[in-house]
Amino acid sequence: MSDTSPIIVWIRRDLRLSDHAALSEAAGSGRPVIPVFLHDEVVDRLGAAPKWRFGLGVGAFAEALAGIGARLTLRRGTALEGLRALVQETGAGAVWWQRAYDPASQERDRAVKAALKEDGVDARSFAGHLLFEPWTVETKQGDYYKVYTPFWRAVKDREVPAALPSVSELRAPQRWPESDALADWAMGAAMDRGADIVGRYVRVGEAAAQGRLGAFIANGIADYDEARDIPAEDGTSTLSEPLTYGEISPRVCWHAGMRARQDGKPGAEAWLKELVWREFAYHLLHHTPRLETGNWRPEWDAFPWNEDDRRAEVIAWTRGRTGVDFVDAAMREMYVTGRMHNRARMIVASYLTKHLMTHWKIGKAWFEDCLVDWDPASNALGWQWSAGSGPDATPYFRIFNPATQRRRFDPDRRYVRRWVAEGQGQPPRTALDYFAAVPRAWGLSPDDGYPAPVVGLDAGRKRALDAYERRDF
Ligand SMILES: Cc1cc2nc3c(=O)[nH]c(=O)nc-3n(C[C@H](O)[C@H](O)[C@H](O)COP(=O)(O)OP(=O)(O)OC[C@H]3O[C@@H](n4cnc5c(N)ncnc54)[C@H](O)[C@@H]3O)c2cc1C
Repeated sequence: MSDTSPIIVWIRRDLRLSDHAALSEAAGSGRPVIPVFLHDEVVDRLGAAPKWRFGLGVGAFAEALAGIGARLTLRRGTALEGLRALVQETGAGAVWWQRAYDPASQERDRAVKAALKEDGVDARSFAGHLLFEPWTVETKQGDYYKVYTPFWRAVKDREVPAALPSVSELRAPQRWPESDALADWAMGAAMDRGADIVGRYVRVGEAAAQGRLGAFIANGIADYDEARDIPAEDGTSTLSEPLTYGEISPRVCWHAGMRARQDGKPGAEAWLKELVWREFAYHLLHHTPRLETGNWRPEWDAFPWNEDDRRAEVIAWTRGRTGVDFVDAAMREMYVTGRMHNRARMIVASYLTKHLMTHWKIGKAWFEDCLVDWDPASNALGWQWSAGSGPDATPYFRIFNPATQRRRFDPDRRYVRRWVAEGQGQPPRTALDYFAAVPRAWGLSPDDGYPAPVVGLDAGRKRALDAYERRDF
C-alpha cells in the first residue's frame, strides 16, 4: 500500500515556490505537505541584519504559501527536537529539505538526518542552493579546485537542468499543526534604530527577486562589464540578497544569463562568471571548512595581525569615521542599506587588513552583523581573498590605495557625496539616513567635522609592507 502520511518540508534558505525540488516532489506525491520553518540553533546564531532580513523573508514566504492555500508552520528550538515533535504530532512519514553547505548547517543536517532515519522517518535532502554540488567538480587528479579560473573552465559548459515550475497547489493535512507567531520571535531585536532605515532599501520575497532579475537582464546586463565597477551606478543585479535566502534560485539566474549571452548581450558572460564565484566560494567552504574560521593558508597564523576590535582605528572603521572618504562612504552605505558595492567591499577589506593591519576575522564579523546579503561562503572567501590569506587570493603586497581607487571609480564623487554628509551644505537623504540609523550611544551628528585620517595612507601602506617583508614564511 502506498504511503499517504504527510511530508514535512523543512524550509531554510529556500524561501520560494519556484524551482524548489523538495516542495515540487512533495506536491507531486499527492500526500499532504506541511511546510515548516524552524528558528533553530543555526538561525539563532545569525548576525543582527541577516536575522532581521531572514524574518522578513519568512513572513513573505508564509504569505506566498497562504496564496496557494497552504501554511507555514513556525517552531522555535533545536532542529531535531522541533522536527521530532512535528513528526509525532502530524504522523508525518517524511521530512525533506534542500541542502545547505556551510559547516554549521551541514553538522546540524547530518545529525538530523541520522536521527530521523533511526526513527524510521524518510529523511531526504535535495539540491537547489547551488548550480553544482561541491563534490561533483573535481580536478583531473580527483582533488577540489583551489583556483577560480580552472574551476570556471570545469563548469562553464556543464548542462544545467531547466528550472522547475512554481508549485501552485499543496495538499493540506487534515489538521494544520500549531504554529508560533513570527512577530513573537522578534528577529529584528538586535537592529536597534537601524531596522526602520534599512527597511527602506531591502526588497523582500520571490516576486521582488524575479522582478529584479528581469529588470537587470533587460536594462543592466549588457553594460555590466563596465558599470559593475562604479559604486555610484546601479550597474549590478543586487541579487545577492534574494540568493542568500533562496528567494530566487541560482539556476533561474543562470538560465537568464545564458539567454542574455545567446542574445549577444556583451556583459552576460562576465555576469555568469560572478555567479560561478558564488559556486567557487561554496566549493571551497565545503572542502575546507576552515575558510570560515581560520587562515586558509595556515602560514598566515604567524602574521602579526592586530586582533583587538576595541582599538580606536577599528571602531573608526566600523563607524565610517576613518577620515578616508571612499572607505567611510562604503561603511555607511552598508549600515544604511545592508549592502555594499563589490568594489567598495574590496577597498574597505584591504584598508582594514593592510592599512590598519587588523585581522580579517574582525572585518568578517562586522559584515556578518551588518549585511542583509550575508552569505557564509562568499563573505569568508571575500575576506580571505582581500587579506591575502585565502585561496586564489590577492597578494598581501598588493594594497589598494583608497584615494587612487576613489579617483578612478568615483571620479565625480557621486558615491562619496551620497553617503558622507559632513562638509556638504545640503547633504542628500542617504547621507543623513546614516545618522538616523546608528545607535544614539555613538554620539554622531552630521554637523560634526569630518575626521582627520586615523592613519596616513602612505604611512599605513608602509607599515603593512614592512610587516609583510619581516614575516618568516
Ligand atoms: C570582503 C568581501 C565580503 C563579501 N561578502 C559577501 C557576502 O556576505 N554575501 C555575498 O553574497 N557576497 C559577498 N561578497 C561578494 C560580492 O561583493 C557580492 O556578491 C556582490 O557585491 C553582490 O552584488 P550583486 O548581487 O549586485 O552582484 P552581481 O555583480 O550582480 O553578481 C551576481 C551574483 O554573483 C555572485 N557574486 C558576485 N561577486 C561575487 C564574489 N566576489 N564572490 C562570490 N559571489 C559573487 C553573487 O551571488 C551576486 O549576486 C563579498 C566580497 C568581499 C570582497
